Amino acid sequence: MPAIDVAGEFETIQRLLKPLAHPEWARGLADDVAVLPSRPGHDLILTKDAIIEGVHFLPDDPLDTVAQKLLRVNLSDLAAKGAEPFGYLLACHWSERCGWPEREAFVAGLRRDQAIFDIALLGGDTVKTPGPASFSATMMGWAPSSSTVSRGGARPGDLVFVTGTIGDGWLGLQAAQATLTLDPERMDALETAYRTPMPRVEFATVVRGLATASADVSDGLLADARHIAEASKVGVEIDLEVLPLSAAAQAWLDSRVDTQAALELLATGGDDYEIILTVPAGAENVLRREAERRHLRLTRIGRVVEGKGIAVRHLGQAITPTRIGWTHD
Ligand SMILES: Nc1ncnc2c1ncn2[C@@H]1O[C@H](COP(=O)(O)OP(=O)(O)O)[C@@H](O)[C@H]1O
Ligand SMILES: Cc1ncc(C[n+]2csc(CCOP(=O)(O)OP(=O)(O)O)c2C)c(N)n1
Ligand SMILES: [Mg+2]
Ligand SMILES: [Mg+2]
Ligand SMILES: [Mg+2]
Repeated sequence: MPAIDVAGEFETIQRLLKPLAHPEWARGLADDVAVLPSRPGHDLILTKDAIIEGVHFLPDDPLDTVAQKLLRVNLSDLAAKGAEPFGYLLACHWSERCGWPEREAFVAGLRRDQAIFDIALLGGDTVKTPGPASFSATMMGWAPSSSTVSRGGARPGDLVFVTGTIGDGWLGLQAAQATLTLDPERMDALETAYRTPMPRVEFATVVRGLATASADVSDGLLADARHIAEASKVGVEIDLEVLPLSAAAQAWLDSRVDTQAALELLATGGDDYEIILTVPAGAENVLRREAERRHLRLTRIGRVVEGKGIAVRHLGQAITPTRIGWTHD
């Protein structure tokens, strides 16, 4: 086949995207819809997140990792609800900079993550925009009927846990912008966390079996903890000194004079794509065992109490953070 450099709508769909499509349900990306058979005994779980150049990724980020980040932020929402992903709808709003090679790179990123997470493309939309590039995905998954955890089930006495580490995405943005300097290995680790966060897909079944409430951490640990507190009509206490940090984040923290202020920044920076969950105190041991089996770090960061909103502490002292996370104004 001759090389092609026309970055048109139909060339993009038929030459680049069609090879990624689900073999039956996507109808070859040549029909008006995708058609999915229902799955008896399961609920269909859907989520949608968009990512925008200049807001969620940097204008010079490679498009393969932009595609991966798009899928991963969506996979993260499904994982936090205990659902197992199978496919997605994709909207591409290409900017002027998205020529054929850039589109090929984007599709290479999609292909990579489709293989890692065992998902397929089901359909979508392809348009050109005079503005910054943006993309969105509607991610779909299955969960056994009526098993899906909400933000609203936390009860006083429950314990609060978080997977993985917190603050790497926020530090990684600064590493990518060169407004932060650490040794090269740490800079790399942080930039990777920013560009290709790892959604905790393998933890979905654990969340489903044990969590009373859960959410993924996108806006900031404190902001997402508050979402759980509000939905559950309880108070959530968080201890900043136990915040789980990567080696790179710990190195950054060690370089700061004001530890408390630095921990606040890490707990409110967002872009973590970890899972915050609450479980009854009696389930702690089982939860820890399940995390260990998956080689997944899991940290107890607080507890659920009677009351309202979040209470943040550092070394036992109550503190009032100036902000709790990211919002789109
Ligand atoms: N434009 C919209 N139309 C319908 N529902 C929306 C819209 N924007 C957000 N939502 C819903 O609001 C809730 C919170 O959204 P969001 O904060 O983006 O969640 P998350 O952090 O899980 O991605 C979700 O149920 C989401 O589906
Ligand atoms: C260039 C750039 N600036 C800032 C950020 C930080 N940031 C942007 S949006 C956001 C919150 C998460 O995105 P959102 O659209 O709120 O996702 P959702 O909560 O819906 O999953 C964060 C931490 C970033 N990722 N990239
Ligand atoms: Mg969202
Ligand atoms: Mg989200
Ligand atoms: Mg948000």
